[in-house]
Amino acid sequence: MALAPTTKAVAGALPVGQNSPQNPAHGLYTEKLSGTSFTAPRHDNQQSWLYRILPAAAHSDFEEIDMSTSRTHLSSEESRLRQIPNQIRWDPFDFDDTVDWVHGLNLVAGAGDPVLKRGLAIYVFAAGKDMGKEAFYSADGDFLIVPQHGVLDIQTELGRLLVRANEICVIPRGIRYRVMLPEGQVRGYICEIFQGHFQLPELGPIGSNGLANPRDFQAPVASYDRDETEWKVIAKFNNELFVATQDHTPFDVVAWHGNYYPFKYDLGRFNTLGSISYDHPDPSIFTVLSAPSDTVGTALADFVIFPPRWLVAENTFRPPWYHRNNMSEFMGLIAGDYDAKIGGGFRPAGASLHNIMSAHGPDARAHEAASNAELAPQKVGSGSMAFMFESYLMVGVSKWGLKTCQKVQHDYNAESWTPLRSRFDYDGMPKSGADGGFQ
Ligand SMILES: O=C(O)Cc1cc(O)ccc1O
Ligand SMILES: [Fe+2]
Repeated sequence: MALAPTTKAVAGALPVGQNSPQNPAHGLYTEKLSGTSFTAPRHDNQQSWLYRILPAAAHSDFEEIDMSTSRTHLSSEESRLRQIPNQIRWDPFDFDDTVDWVHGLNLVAGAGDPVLKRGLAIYVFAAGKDMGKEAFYSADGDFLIVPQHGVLDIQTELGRLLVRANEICVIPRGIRYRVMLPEGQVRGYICEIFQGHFQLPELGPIGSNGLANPRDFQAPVASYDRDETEWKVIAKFNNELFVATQDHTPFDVVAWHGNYYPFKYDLGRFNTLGSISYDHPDPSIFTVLSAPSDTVGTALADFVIFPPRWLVAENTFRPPWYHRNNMSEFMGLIAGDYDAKIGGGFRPAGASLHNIMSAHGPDARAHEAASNAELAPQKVGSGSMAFMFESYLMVGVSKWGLKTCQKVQHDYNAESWTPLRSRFDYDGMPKSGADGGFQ
């Protein structure tokens, strides 16, 4: 995000005209949090300056948490990835009231390696317990969190964010936070990127406004606690979990400024654009945030939404076309229906994966309906919100995602596309034919 907030919970806590005075006001410590290399180009450079009661370094050594007893399927056998070309769809994932945020992360798909800062991971989360006196951070990447159900009260080092279904938030690499569940059980999806950061897509000929507008992103304001009791810090470090203790709260930042911070966005604020003449446009016009790869115009991860919208295109098959994509497409549904799938199998809290070059498109029923629809202006998706994590990487599916979760629909293709019948009008045509143009 381009914004660079300045925020202080106490007057005078932010130094004026410099970042690191010899003795910061009120006896605070100065700490710099870098989101990019020191030498990243100016327009990419992300960092924040924190003024806190004690530096983040003041903790015991980290000890590895034994993952075999953990339900966090990150690096266990459950997280082994398999790349397969089948179209995959999942029934709604279960709630789990027995775990907190950290233990409710289930790796479902991914590619790459946090060690090399390459790739991404897709999780579904389900939790029903508040985190205790502990803060979690991922050294592996940035979390884009998409709640499908419930309310996340997220206390971060830089302040609090209340995030509900139909809102999203991004917690960048390294930022420590704790998730409380004021309304009980929560469920949703996460895309973690091991390289770079999410940013707003370029608007090109769209002009200076549209899609997600910068003013609608919200950053936390500084807030600190006074607490000198024992706290834990849990680190996700190369997909293993480590824990350290400290004798004071990690939430002690009294003031901060910079452009590296967690933020939230209400998907209802999205300014959805579309065709007002003919044909179905590429879904890139629905991109909320994009994490670039090293190739210009090619995303490590695009976060794309399908909000309620008007379809008015004339003489057009209005749902998505049948297609095979150079990119992989992981989709989820926050609420309602998705217009390309009316067979009933794509349900809120479920998911689908159409990997690189895996053919997909409207199911047979959606094709039938759209081919015969009267093309009056039509509002689709009222009360609904589907989304897609689209990546240039071939994502693998974890063992948990393929087997253990027991949500894979084994009849997905059989219900969606194999029922399609040939509609080719053979009558009066030769049995086979070729364009004779080049003979
Ligand atoms: O496959 C999908 O349902 C996602 C999608 C939607 C769309 O409008 C165009 C292309 C696309 O991949
Ligand atoms: Fe697609």
